[in-house]
Amino acid sequence: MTILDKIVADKHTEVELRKKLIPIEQLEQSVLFEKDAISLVKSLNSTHSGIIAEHKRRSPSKSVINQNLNVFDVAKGYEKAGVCGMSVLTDGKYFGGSLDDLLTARASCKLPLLRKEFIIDPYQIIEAKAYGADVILLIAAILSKDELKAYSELAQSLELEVLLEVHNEQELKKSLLPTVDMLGVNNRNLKTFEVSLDISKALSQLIPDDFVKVSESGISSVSAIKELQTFGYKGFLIGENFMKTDDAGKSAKQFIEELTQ
Ligand SMILES: O=C(O)c1ccccc1NCC(=O)[C@H](O)[C@H](O)COP(=O)(O)O
Repeated sequence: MTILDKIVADKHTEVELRKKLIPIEQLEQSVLFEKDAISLVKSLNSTHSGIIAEHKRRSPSKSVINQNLNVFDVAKGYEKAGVCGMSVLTDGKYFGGSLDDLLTARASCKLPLLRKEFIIDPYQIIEAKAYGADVILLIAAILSKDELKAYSELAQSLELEVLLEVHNEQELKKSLLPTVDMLGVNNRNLKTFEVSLDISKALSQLIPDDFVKVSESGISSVSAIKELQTFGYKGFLIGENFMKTDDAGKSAKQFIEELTQ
């Protein structure tokens, strides 16, 4: 059993419990259902940094990254730094995140917010909306083509943008759907944790121009971004590189200054 299999198995148990605790009808009462959507696609298309900065306390590959930062301050810092959007990990067991983190980030900034989660049930998409997300992540490695289609359609009906994550050509083939806004290439193999930016470079030519291209994971230098830009990438999802410092916002600011000078 890979780590991804374990995460997905645990997620099924967790979601069944959540459904009993907070029924969908109750989620739909959230005032955040009325909030205007903030578009990550527009932000990536109109600004230079392209950075989607992540709040990530720990991970299966790195164990503890940073447990000391406060998500309210991190979100404010990222906004001040000029990032295009913020990714908030909401998985508790493997990443130390929560839906409360998403809510806190929402209260702290006006950035487009991505709910970074292992979505395996439509319930979690409604949850994302209720807790203030603007974008959801769908992972091709854990969903069938029919699920990708149905989940991205549901997201669109809720005015949530969809970032669909792939890691190889086979996953990409089933992901080219009209209801998908952004295609993310994860440089990390979620089964082995091996990281290589060559994955983004190799898959870039297979992604049609109608999708905003996002490169995810293992990015830690401005030179890597400049190279990925030549392959058509507009978005760059960065977690550990900022979160491992004492001040994630300051670290993002210095990074963006170097990128845009
Ligand atoms: O980060 C992990 O170890 C991981 C393991 C298994 C499934 C997902 C995982 N990470 C989720 C992500 O996609 C990253 O948090 C994100 O792309 C940022 O990556 P990084 O900049 O390398 O922290």
